[in-house]
Amino acid sequence: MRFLGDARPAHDLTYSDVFMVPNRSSVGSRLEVDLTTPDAVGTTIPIVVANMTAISGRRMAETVARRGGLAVLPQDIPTDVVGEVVRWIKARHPVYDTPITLLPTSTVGEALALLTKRAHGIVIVVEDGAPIGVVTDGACQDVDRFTQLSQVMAPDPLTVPAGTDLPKIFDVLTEARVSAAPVVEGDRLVGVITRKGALRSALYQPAMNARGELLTSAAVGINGDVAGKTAALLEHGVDVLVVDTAHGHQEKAIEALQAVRSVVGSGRHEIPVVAGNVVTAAGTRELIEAGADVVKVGVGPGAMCTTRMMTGVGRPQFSAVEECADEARAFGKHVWADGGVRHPRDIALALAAGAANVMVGSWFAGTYESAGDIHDDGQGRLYKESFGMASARAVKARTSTQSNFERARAGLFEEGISSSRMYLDPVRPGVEDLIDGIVAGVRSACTYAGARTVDELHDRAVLGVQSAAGYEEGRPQPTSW
Ligand SMILES: NC(=O)C1=CN([C@@H]2O[C@H](COP(=O)(O)OP(=O)(O)OC[C@H]3O[C@@H](n4cnc5c(N)ncnc54)[C@H](OP(=O)(O)O)[C@@H]3O)[C@@H](O)[C@H]2O)C=CC1
Ligand SMILES: Nc1nc2c(ncn2[C@@H]2O[C@H](COP(=O)(O)O)[C@@H](O)[C@H]2O)c(=O)[nH]1
Ligand SMILES: [K+]
Repeated sequence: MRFLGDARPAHDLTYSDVFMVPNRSSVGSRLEVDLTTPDAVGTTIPIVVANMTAISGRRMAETVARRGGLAVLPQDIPTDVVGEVVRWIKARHPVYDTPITLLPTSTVGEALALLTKRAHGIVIVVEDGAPIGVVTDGACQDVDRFTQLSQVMAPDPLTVPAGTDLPKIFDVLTEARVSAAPVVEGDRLVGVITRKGALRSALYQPAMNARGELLTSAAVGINGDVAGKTAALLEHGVDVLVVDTAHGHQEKAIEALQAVRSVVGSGRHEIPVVAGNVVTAAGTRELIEAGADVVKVGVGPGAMCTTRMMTGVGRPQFSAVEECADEARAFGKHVWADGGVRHPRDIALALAAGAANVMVGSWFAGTYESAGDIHDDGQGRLYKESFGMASARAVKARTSTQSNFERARAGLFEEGISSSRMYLDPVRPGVEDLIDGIVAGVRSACTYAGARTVDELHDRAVLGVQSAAGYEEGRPQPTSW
């Protein structure tokens, strides 16, 4: 990338400070763009869900991997539970969504509690493994919550045989005027597919490992038995390891990374090791020398993060990514841009700065698939509670084996928000809706830049620096002035 007129500003920049100008382009369609990430972790779109307890769990991981991204399971989840979740994700179908199933004798109350766990909007009523009915939210309104599903289900639902061609599924569902249908092998239920799901599966490639399983990742902290935890995660089949701490450029973090590398194997890069967080070339270099395949960049940009206000430490994210990516690429390695992403443009700009992948946390908190429970704000708006991983709330959970005194003391060093409301967008309530917007934006940015790949976007991008008024001009105007 270069700056317009080669006028590199003297001060550091973040995403809102910069814009990209169009280049002469030979890329005739946004569908010609391949967003497979150059970091070789196996992602086919540049989206990694941040390892945050309120956000990244099994449903998020399954859904995002099916569309080509990756979710990192947080370090606070007990290792045996991570193992169980990883096995569950790997047993998911790479095309069909996991159905919500209940019995004919289950209640409307149970169905309503489960419907918001997933975006596809139906509960499938099963008997002996076969779908015998479908229940929607509409069918559950104005009936007693104890009503049995056999009373409200639409019986003998339209089913789709597994393996049916995706455009055919789209047409069949459209003609039947249903948005989702059970997928069957013989009469056995194997999944659920929506019209949008059929479209998406034709557009996205799932992120998978060499065994054809959906890709998984888990974080390791820098305290405790790092080598033992790493060995256990590998045993459980985790595909990508993330060494996670606030200050990655500290000796303890480097030692932890070395321990992880020695367990994984010095020449073994098919299990990528990601480590962070840093914001300087020196930090990037030391983590690469200690065994990182990918360095995670970002101190303080996160939406739940109070580090910059507490300490004055951090660095505007665009410049941090640019400097660290330059350094990593000099070693044939890559960086992930971590935190502060609020619009598709931020992801396009992170890639232009040289990131191979972009981590998203809080933006995905307000979706059906995030790990938190859903709440109604009393005015009909749905939200989820999110919190930072260095908040007193997260620290309390992470230190549960320590004494009350130690836990209380650790809580005094919080650098994150313990409670925030992340509203679901009624028009885009599922994480796949957000991914659609991101991928559309980034593919389009590539065609403006004349790039067919993520690396070409970085090579060809020409950036300028804008005023706050320049940024404001770019925002849409939903009502009149
Ligand atoms: N990207 C970012 O800007 C940030 C991200 N986070 C996220 O929060 C989670 C918790 O991270 P973390 O706080 O590292 O917790 P951890 O408890 O996992 O580990 C931090 C270790 O490093 C030591 N340490 C030394 N200096 C610092 C420092 N300035 N900040 C934090 N720890 C320090 C701590 O010791 P002691 O406690 O005795 O000082 C502790 O042993 C992670 O998921 C991390 O990614 C947290 C802050 C910033
Ligand atoms: N300083 C803190 N940083 C945090 C905390 N929890 C998470 N994080 C970082 O934010 C990103 C995600 O950023 P977002 O803007 O997409 O939400 C995450 O990967 C961490 O690096 C925290 O409590 N304090
Ligand atoms: K922040």
